[in-house]
Amino acid sequence: MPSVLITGATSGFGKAAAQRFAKAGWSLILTGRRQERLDALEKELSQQVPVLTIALDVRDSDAVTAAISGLPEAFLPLTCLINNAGLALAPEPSQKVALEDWHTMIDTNITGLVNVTHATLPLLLKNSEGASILNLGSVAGQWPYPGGHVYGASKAFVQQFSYNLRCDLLGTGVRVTDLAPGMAETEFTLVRTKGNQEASEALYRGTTPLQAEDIAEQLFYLATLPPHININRLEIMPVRQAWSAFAIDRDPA
Ligand SMILES: NC(=O)C1=CN([C@@H]2O[C@H](COP(=O)(O)OP(=O)(O)OC[C@H]3O[C@@H](n4cnc5c(N)ncnc54)[C@H](OP(=O)(O)O)[C@@H]3O)[C@@H](O)[C@H]2O)C=CC1
Ligand SMILES: O=CCS(=O)(=O)O
Repeated sequence: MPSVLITGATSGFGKAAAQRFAKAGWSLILTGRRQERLDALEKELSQQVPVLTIALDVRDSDAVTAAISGLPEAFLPLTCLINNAGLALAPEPSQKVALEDWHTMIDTNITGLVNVTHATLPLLLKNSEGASILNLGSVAGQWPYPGGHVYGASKAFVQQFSYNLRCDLLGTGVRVTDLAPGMAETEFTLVRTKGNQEASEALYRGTTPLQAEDIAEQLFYLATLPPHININRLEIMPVRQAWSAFAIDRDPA
Protein backbone atom coordinates (compact mmCIF):
# COMPACT_ATOMS: atom_id res chain seq x y z
CA MET A 1 0.00 0.00 0.00
CA PRO A 2 1.55 3.38 -1.00
CA SER A 3 1.90 6.01 1.70
CA VAL A 4 1.89 9.79 1.67
CA LEU A 5 3.10 12.31 4.23
CA ILE A 6 1.17 15.59 4.06
CA THR A 7 2.19 18.72 5.96
CA GLY A 8 -0.57 21.21 6.74
CA ALA A 9 -3.28 18.55 6.58
CA THR A 10 -5.61 20.37 8.98
CA SER A 11 -7.08 22.72 6.38
CA GLY A 12 -7.41 23.63 2.71
CA PHE A 13 -5.28 21.75 0.16
CA GLY A 14 -3.71 19.44 2.74
CA LYS A 15 -7.02 18.25 4.13
CA ALA A 16 -8.54 17.77 0.67
CA ALA A 17 -5.41 15.86 -0.40
CA ALA A 18 -5.74 13.57 2.64
CA GLN A 19 -9.32 12.81 1.61
CA ARG A 20 -8.34 12.25 -2.06
CA PHE A 21 -5.45 9.89 -1.31
CA ALA A 22 -7.59 8.01 1.24
CA LYS A 23 -10.22 7.45 -1.45
CA ALA A 24 -7.52 5.69 -3.50
CA GLY A 25 -6.40 3.52 -0.56
CA TRP A 26 -3.13 5.23 0.37
CA SER A 27 -1.82 5.13 3.96
CA LEU A 28 -1.74 8.61 5.41
CA ILE A 29 0.73 10.43 7.64
CA LEU A 30 -0.95 13.73 8.43
CA THR A 31 0.66 16.67 10.18
CA GLY A 32 -0.31 20.17 11.29
CA ARG A 33 -0.28 22.12 14.53
CA ARG A 34 -3.97 21.88 15.45
CA GLN A 35 -4.45 18.64 17.34
CA GLU A 36 -8.26 18.73 17.39
CA ARG A 37 -8.39 18.98 13.60
CA LEU A 38 -5.93 16.11 13.24
CA ASP A 39 -8.11 14.05 15.58
CA ALA A 40 -11.22 14.79 13.51
CA LEU A 41 -9.42 13.85 10.30
CA GLU A 42 -8.14 10.62 11.81
CA LYS A 43 -11.65 9.73 12.95
CA GLU A 44 -13.02 10.44 9.46
CA LEU A 45 -10.39 8.69 7.37
CA SER A 46 -9.17 5.79 9.51
CA GLN A 47 -12.35 3.94 8.59
CA GLN A 48 -10.93 3.80 5.03
CA VAL A 49 -7.13 3.54 5.39
CA PRO A 50 -4.35 3.46 8.02
CA VAL A 51 -3.89 6.99 9.37
CA LEU A 52 -1.07 8.36 11.54
CA THR A 53 -1.41 11.93 12.78
CA ILE A 54 1.46 13.95 14.21
CA ALA A 55 0.98 17.40 15.73
CA LEU A 56 3.99 19.24 14.40
CA ASP A 57 5.24 22.74 13.74
CA VAL A 58 7.37 22.48 10.60
CA ARG A 59 9.56 25.36 11.84
CA ASP A 60 10.88 23.16 14.67
CA SER A 61 13.65 21.16 13.00
CA ASP A 62 14.32 18.93 16.04
CA ALA A 63 10.64 17.99 16.31
CA VAL A 64 10.44 17.35 12.56
CA THR A 65 13.53 15.11 12.60
CA ALA A 66 12.30 13.19 15.65
CA ALA A 67 8.82 12.65 14.22
CA ILE A 68 9.96 11.52 10.80
CA SER A 69 12.79 9.30 12.02
CA GLY A 70 10.33 7.63 14.39
CA LEU A 71 7.69 6.75 11.80
CA PRO A 72 6.34 3.24 12.34
CA GLU A 73 7.38 0.57 9.81
CA ALA A 74 3.74 0.04 8.85
CA PHE A 75 3.79 3.46 7.12
CA LEU A 76 7.07 2.85 5.31
CA PRO A 77 8.53 3.00 2.75
CA LEU A 78 7.20 6.42 1.92
CA THR A 79 5.86 6.95 -1.59
CA CYS A 80 5.06 10.65 -1.57
CA LEU A 81 5.82 13.80 0.42
CA ILE A 82 3.47 16.75 0.02
CA ASN A 83 5.19 19.87 1.35
CA ASN A 84 2.03 21.91 1.75
CA ALA A 85 2.24 23.69 5.14
CA GLY A 86 2.61 27.38 4.49
CA LEU A 87 1.09 30.79 4.79
CA ALA A 88 1.02 34.38 3.65
CA LEU A 89 0.84 37.28 6.08
CA ALA A 90 0.52 41.04 5.81
CA PRO A 91 -1.04 41.95 2.44
CA GLU A 92 0.08 45.56 3.07
CA PRO A 93 3.04 47.18 1.24
CA SER A 94 6.51 46.20 2.49
CA GLN A 95 7.07 49.55 4.16
CA LYS A 96 4.11 48.88 6.48
CA VAL A 97 4.80 45.26 7.38
CA ALA A 98 6.03 44.08 10.79
CA LEU A 99 9.40 42.32 10.50
CA GLU A 100 7.98 39.47 12.57
CA ASP A 101 5.50 38.66 9.78
CA TRP A 102 8.31 38.38 7.24
CA HIS A 103 10.20 36.09 9.60
CA THR A 104 7.13 33.89 10.11
CA MET A 105 6.73 33.40 6.35
CA ILE A 106 10.42 32.63 5.86
CA ASP A 107 10.48 30.26 8.83
CA THR A 108 7.39 28.38 7.65
CA ASN A 109 7.50 28.44 3.84
CA ILE A 110 11.27 28.08 3.46
CA THR A 111 12.84 26.71 6.64
CA GLY A 112 9.86 24.48 7.44
CA LEU A 113 9.78 23.01 3.94
CA VAL A 114 13.52 22.42 4.03
CA ASN A 115 13.29 20.79 7.47
CA VAL A 116 10.68 18.30 6.32
CA THR A 117 12.41 17.58 3.02
CA HIS A 118 15.76 16.91 4.68
CA ALA A 119 14.24 14.52 7.22
CA THR A 120 12.14 12.70 4.63
CA LEU A 121 14.62 12.21 1.79
CA PRO A 122 16.16 9.00 3.19
CA LEU A 123 12.69 7.47 3.45
CA LEU A 124 11.79 8.39 -0.13
CA LEU A 125 15.08 7.05 -1.43
CA LYS A 126 14.29 3.63 0.04
CA ASN A 127 11.34 3.31 -2.34
CA SER A 128 12.59 5.63 -5.01
CA GLU A 129 11.05 4.29 -8.22
CA GLY A 130 7.89 6.39 -8.67
CA ALA A 131 8.31 8.28 -5.39
CA SER A 132 7.45 11.99 -5.42
CA ILE A 133 8.09 15.23 -3.61
CA LEU A 134 5.25 17.65 -4.33
CA ASN A 135 6.03 21.17 -3.16
CA LEU A 136 3.31 23.80 -2.88
CA GLY A 137 4.66 26.87 -4.61
CA SER A 138 2.38 29.60 -5.91
CA VAL A 139 1.82 31.89 -8.87
CA ALA A 140 3.23 34.47 -6.44
CA GLY A 141 6.63 32.79 -6.83
CA GLN A 142 6.70 33.71 -10.51
CA TRP A 143 4.59 36.85 -10.82
CA PRO A 144 5.09 39.93 -8.61
CA TYR A 145 2.18 41.91 -7.18
CA PRO A 146 1.78 44.64 -4.54
CA GLY A 147 1.77 43.13 -1.07
CA GLY A 148 3.42 39.93 -2.30
CA HIS A 149 6.87 40.86 -0.84
CA VAL A 150 8.28 37.97 1.23
CA TYR A 151 5.41 35.58 0.47
CA GLY A 152 6.16 35.66 -3.27
CA ALA A 153 9.88 35.47 -2.61
CA SER A 154 9.41 32.43 -0.39
CA LYS A 155 7.49 30.69 -3.17
CA ALA A 156 10.24 31.59 -5.67
CA PHE A 157 12.52 29.72 -3.28
CA VAL A 158 10.17 26.72 -3.47
CA GLN A 159 10.42 26.71 -7.26
CA GLN A 160 14.21 26.92 -7.42
CA PHE A 161 14.68 24.46 -4.55
CA SER A 162 12.42 22.01 -6.38
CA TYR A 163 14.44 22.35 -9.59
CA ASN A 164 17.74 21.98 -7.74
CA LEU A 165 16.47 18.91 -5.89
CA ARG A 166 15.59 17.41 -9.28
CA CYS A 167 19.23 17.80 -10.30
CA ASP A 168 20.52 16.06 -7.19
CA LEU A 169 17.92 13.28 -7.35
CA LEU A 170 18.57 12.49 -11.01
CA GLY A 171 19.13 8.77 -11.28
CA THR A 172 17.30 7.89 -8.08
CA GLY A 173 13.79 7.75 -9.54
CA VAL A 174 12.42 10.32 -7.05
CA ARG A 175 10.34 12.97 -8.82
CA VAL A 176 10.03 16.61 -7.73
CA THR A 177 7.30 19.06 -8.72
CA ASP A 178 6.65 22.70 -7.91
CA LEU A 179 2.84 22.91 -7.94
CA ALA A 180 1.95 26.58 -8.27
CA PRO A 181 -1.72 27.45 -7.82
CA GLY A 182 -3.36 30.82 -8.25
CA MET A 183 -6.34 32.03 -6.23
CA ALA A 184 -7.92 29.21 -4.27
CA GLU A 185 -10.64 29.46 -1.64
CA THR A 186 -9.32 28.00 1.62
CA GLU A 187 -8.42 29.51 5.00
CA PHE A 188 -5.42 31.12 3.27
CA THR A 189 -6.85 34.66 3.16
CA LEU A 190 -8.29 34.40 6.67
CA VAL A 191 -4.75 33.65 7.86
CA ARG A 192 -3.23 36.33 5.65
CA THR A 193 -5.55 38.99 7.08
CA LYS A 194 -5.19 37.65 10.65
CA GLY A 195 -8.80 36.59 10.99
CA ASN A 196 -10.66 39.14 8.86
CA GLN A 197 -13.58 36.97 7.72
CA GLU A 198 -15.17 39.78 5.71
CA ALA A 199 -11.96 40.48 3.77
CA SER A 200 -11.59 36.79 3.05
CA GLU A 201 -15.16 36.42 1.82
CA ALA A 202 -14.87 39.63 -0.23
CA LEU A 203 -11.83 38.30 -2.13
CA TYR A 204 -13.66 35.20 -3.31
CA ARG A 205 -17.08 36.83 -3.82
CA GLY A 206 -18.43 37.27 -7.34
CA THR A 207 -15.78 35.13 -9.01
CA THR A 208 -14.92 31.45 -9.28
CA PRO A 209 -11.72 30.64 -7.37
CA LEU A 210 -10.07 27.24 -7.37
CA GLN A 211 -11.28 24.93 -4.61
CA ALA A 212 -9.10 22.79 -2.36
CA GLU A 213 -10.43 19.69 -4.10
CA ASP A 214 -9.14 20.97 -7.47
CA ILE A 215 -5.61 21.10 -6.07
CA ALA A 216 -5.99 17.74 -4.32
CA GLU A 217 -6.91 16.21 -7.67
CA GLN A 218 -3.73 17.63 -9.23
CA LEU A 219 -1.62 16.34 -6.34
CA PHE A 220 -3.06 12.87 -6.78
CA TYR A 221 -2.48 13.05 -10.54
CA LEU A 222 1.17 14.04 -10.02
CA ALA A 223 1.77 11.29 -7.46
CA THR A 224 0.33 8.58 -9.68
CA LEU A 225 1.90 9.45 -13.03
CA PRO A 226 3.89 6.66 -14.68
CA PRO A 227 7.28 6.55 -12.88
CA HIS A 228 9.25 7.76 -15.93
CA ILE A 229 7.42 11.13 -16.01
CA ASN A 230 8.37 14.23 -13.99
CA ILE A 231 6.30 17.39 -14.25
CA ASN A 232 8.74 20.06 -13.10
CA ARG A 233 6.28 22.88 -12.52
CA LEU A 234 2.52 22.94 -12.75
CA GLU A 235 0.91 26.38 -12.62
CA ILE A 236 -2.86 26.47 -12.27
CA MET A 237 -5.19 29.46 -12.18
CA PRO A 238 -8.93 29.78 -12.14
CA VAL A 239 -10.22 30.72 -15.60
CA ARG A 240 -11.44 33.98 -14.01
CA GLN A 241 -7.95 35.05 -12.90
CA ALA A 242 -5.19 36.47 -15.16
CA TRP A 243 -2.20 38.84 -15.01
CA SER A 244 -2.54 42.60 -14.84
CA ALA A 245 -0.74 45.37 -16.74
CA PHE A 246 2.49 47.02 -15.51
CA ALA A 247 1.83 49.80 -13.01
CA ILE A 248 3.26 53.26 -13.91
CA ASP A 249 4.00 56.09 -11.49
CA ARG A 250 3.06 59.38 -13.27
CA ASP A 251 3.39 63.06 -12.45
CA PRO A 252 0.09 64.68 -11.43
CA ALA A 253 -1.83 66.11 -14.47
N1 LIG B 1 -5.07 29.28 -1.18
C1 LIG B 1 -4.33 29.81 -2.12
O1 LIG B 1 -4.78 30.72 -2.84
C2 LIG B 1 -2.97 29.28 -2.40
C3 LIG B 1 -2.21 28.62 -1.45
N2 LIG B 1 -0.95 28.19 -1.76
C4 LIG B 1 -0.12 27.48 -0.79
O2 LIG B 1 -0.73 26.23 -0.51
C5 LIG B 1 -0.39 25.79 0.80
C6 LIG B 1 -1.65 25.44 1.56
O3 LIG B 1 -2.44 26.59 1.66
P1 LIG B 1 -4.02 26.56 1.85
O4 LIG B 1 -4.53 25.19 1.94
O5 LIG B 1 -4.58 27.46 0.83
O6 LIG B 1 -4.12 27.34 3.26
P2 LIG B 1 -4.78 26.95 4.67
O7 LIG B 1 -4.55 28.13 5.55
O8 LIG B 1 -6.18 26.49 4.46
O9 LIG B 1 -3.89 25.72 5.16
C7 LIG B 1 -2.56 25.91 5.57
C8 LIG B 1 -2.06 24.68 6.31
O10 LIG B 1 -0.70 24.90 6.68
C9 LIG B 1 -0.54 24.53 8.04
N3 LIG B 1 0.54 25.29 8.67
C10 LIG B 1 0.74 26.63 8.67
N4 LIG B 1 1.82 26.94 9.40
C11 LIG B 1 2.33 25.77 9.88
C12 LIG B 1 3.43 25.43 10.70
N5 LIG B 1 4.26 26.37 11.20
N6 LIG B 1 3.65 24.13 10.98
C13 LIG B 1 2.83 23.19 10.49
N7 LIG B 1 1.77 23.43 9.71
C14 LIG B 1 1.52 24.71 9.41
C15 LIG B 1 -1.90 24.81 8.69
O11 LIG B 1 -2.09 23.94 9.81
P3 LIG B 1 -2.03 24.37 11.35
O12 LIG B 1 -2.48 25.80 11.44
O13 LIG B 1 -2.94 23.39 12.03
O14 LIG B 1 -0.61 24.17 11.72
C16 LIG B 1 -2.84 24.40 7.57
O15 LIG B 1 -3.13 23.03 7.64
C17 LIG B 1 0.44 26.92 1.41
O16 LIG B 1 1.80 26.60 1.26
C18 LIG B 1 0.07 28.13 0.55
O17 LIG B 1 1.11 29.08 0.54
C19 LIG B 1 -0.41 28.38 -3.00
C20 LIG B 1 -1.12 29.01 -3.95
C21 LIG B 1 -2.46 29.49 -3.76
O1 LIG C 1 -0.40 31.81 -3.20
C1 LIG C 1 -1.50 32.32 -3.22
C2 LIG C 1 -2.13 32.82 -4.41
S1 LIG C 1 -2.00 34.50 -4.52
O2 LIG C 1 -2.74 35.12 -3.37
O3 LIG C 1 -0.59 34.91 -4.43
O4 LIG C 1 -2.60 34.88 -5.83
